[in-house]
Amino acid sequence: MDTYPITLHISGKTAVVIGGGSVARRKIQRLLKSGAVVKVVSPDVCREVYELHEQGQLEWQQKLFEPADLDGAFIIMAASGNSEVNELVASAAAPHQLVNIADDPHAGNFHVPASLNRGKLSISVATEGASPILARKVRDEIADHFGHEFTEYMEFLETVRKKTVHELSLSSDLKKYVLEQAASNECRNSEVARQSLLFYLHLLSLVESSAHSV
Ligand SMILES: C[C@@]1(CC(=O)O)C2=NC(=C\c3[nH]c(c(CCC(=O)O)c3CC(=O)O)Cc3[nH]c(c(CC(=O)O)c3CCC(=O)O)/C=C3\N/C(=C\2)[C@@H](CCC(=O)O)[C@]3(C)CC(=O)O)/[C@H]1CCC(=O)O
Ligand SMILES: NC(=O)c1ccc[n+]([C@@H]2O[C@H](COP(=O)([O-])OP(=O)(O)OC[C@H]3O[C@@H](n4cnc5c(N)ncnc54)[C@H](O)[C@@H]3O)[C@@H](O)[C@H]2O)c1
Repeated sequence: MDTYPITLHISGKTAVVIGGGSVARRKIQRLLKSGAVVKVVSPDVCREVYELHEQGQLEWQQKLFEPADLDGAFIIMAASGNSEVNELVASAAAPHQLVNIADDPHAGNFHVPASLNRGKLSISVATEGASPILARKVRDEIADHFGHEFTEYMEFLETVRKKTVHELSLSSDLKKYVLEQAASNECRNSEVARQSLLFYLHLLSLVESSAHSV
């Protein structure tokens, strides 16, 4: 059966990570970048995780895992390096909790793709555990085509969408035209084309406000 890809909003949600080695570190860094409230349960942690704890960026419970550690967790990641402990985590999680088991893609209810962000553009590559290395390689190949200039371009796209969909009352044809123009190669590659489209939107808003004032 196919998996179902989603993008989670986890800012402010509690994430419990079991283990403090290099795999846990990678998961923790990404969870923090997404604004999660991270709790680490592990008798020892690597230097980077210890530093995050010292900086107050996460809570570290220096102990072995117990099922009660999962209370209140929205998302759970088991990277204990011990398959029995990871299995215990998988079975202790409630059905509504998101649980990832680092040594078995099918034991939890999700696995983590190789990903990259360019501002609001997010690209994820997954292989269902068939080859995490291939996932990373494909992600890196895609990254070559989507450089850091996309970060700014995504801001432009968001501005255009906000004005077109939420601020102006355009016909659906005109809406579609503007949104397609914004996503065209021309706007992708040329600042002049972007400024022209924004100016066009500005003119449309002037026309709308003068129509309202009549
Ligand atoms: C994409 C990435 C995201 C991330 O972890 O953030 C990720 N693995 C990455 C790297 C990586 N993983 C491994 C190596 C060492 C080389 C090797 O052995 O192959 C490296 C390379 C490295 O570490 O540099 C080995 C490995 N991985 C898993 C097992 C267990 C098993 O399959 O049984 C073993 C064997 C362990 C062993 O035997 O030692 C399992 C999983 N790894 C997954 C994701 C999930 C499936 C993703 C998918 O296929 O879609 C899944 C199922 C669970 C999960 O969700 O974590 C991340 C890219 C990093 C990046 O972004 O640069
Ligand atoms: N998903 C991936 O990307 C990926 C990549 C490589 C390896 N792995 C798998 O991930 C696991 C972790 O790898 P690692 O290199 O970080 O291992 P590691 O041995 O460096 O770290 C394991 C951590 O878990 C802690 N721990 C051990 N028993 C515990 C318990 N009962 N309760 C709480 N914490 C406990 C240890 O103190 C340590 O901090 C391994 O099972 C490995 O097969 C996954």
